[in-house]
Amino acid sequence: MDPHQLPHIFIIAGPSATGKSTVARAIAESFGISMVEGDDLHPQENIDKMSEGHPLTDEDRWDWLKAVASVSVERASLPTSPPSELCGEHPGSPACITTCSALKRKYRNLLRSQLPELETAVLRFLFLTASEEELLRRIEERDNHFMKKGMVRSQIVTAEVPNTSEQDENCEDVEKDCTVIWTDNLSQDEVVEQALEIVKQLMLSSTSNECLDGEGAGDEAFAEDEN
Ligand SMILES: Nc1ncnc2c1ncn2[C@@H]1O[C@H](COP(=O)(O)OP(=O)(O)O)[C@@H](O)[C@H]1O
Ligand SMILES: O=C(O)[C@H](O)[C@@H](O)[C@H](O)[C@H](O)COP(=O)(O)O
Repeated sequence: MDPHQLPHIFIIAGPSATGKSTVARAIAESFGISMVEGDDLHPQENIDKMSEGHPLTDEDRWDWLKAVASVSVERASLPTSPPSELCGEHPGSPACITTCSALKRKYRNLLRSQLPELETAVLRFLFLTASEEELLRRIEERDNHFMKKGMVRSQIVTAEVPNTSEQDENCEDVEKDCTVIWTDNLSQDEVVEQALEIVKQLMLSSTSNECLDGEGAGDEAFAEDEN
């Protein structure tokens, strides 16, 4: 199958308050593609736990990540009509934008491993990050959200910012399907602008899933270390 016709799943990842929902909404609206809000897929126990100021464990996140993957695959398979600026000469390629913190590499590996077959969809991560100070500032300004400022530290400590360095291309930990944006010194609009361009370029240039690394993502590997 022409890779341009494959469903594309873009996961907007990163710690709480880095701007995932803001960016995802803007991309979904601009390009007319579906959005999956990962927070909506947490079981109530996870929401309660975070609301009470307790970080989630690997175990808490396991089924949630699977749900995020399965809903995203489902949604990205629905026929949509992204505008030609997104598809170039390959109209009809369906896509979805998903927000999901996917803080650790093994969580991203789990998401990669959950695609039914690697040849049937293209998965890319856009990992947003910012300093602890900036996240505290944003969380304090945001109303009506279960994540309070006491959770920022654990989010920062847990986050493994993907290594995307081309110089490290042969290193085991390089995640070639990730792009990282440090958002500290960028306005919301500037981040959205960069994200729109990244998604557009990825849609236009997708060739294969050979960079996807689902290795070590099985239940056993996942369960090995807790936080
Ligand atoms: N680049 C940015 N600069 C300043 N504030 C931002 C930026 N991106 C998002 N925000 C603000 O930070 C808060 C958290 O953004 P949100 O999109 O809810 O983050 P997340 O979905 O990652 O938790 C919101 O109030 C949003 O308006
Ligand atoms: O893995 C986690 O610890 C959680 O997923 C956590 O990251 C949370 O779900 C969101 O990040 C909070 O919601 P916002 O991202 O919307 O702040």
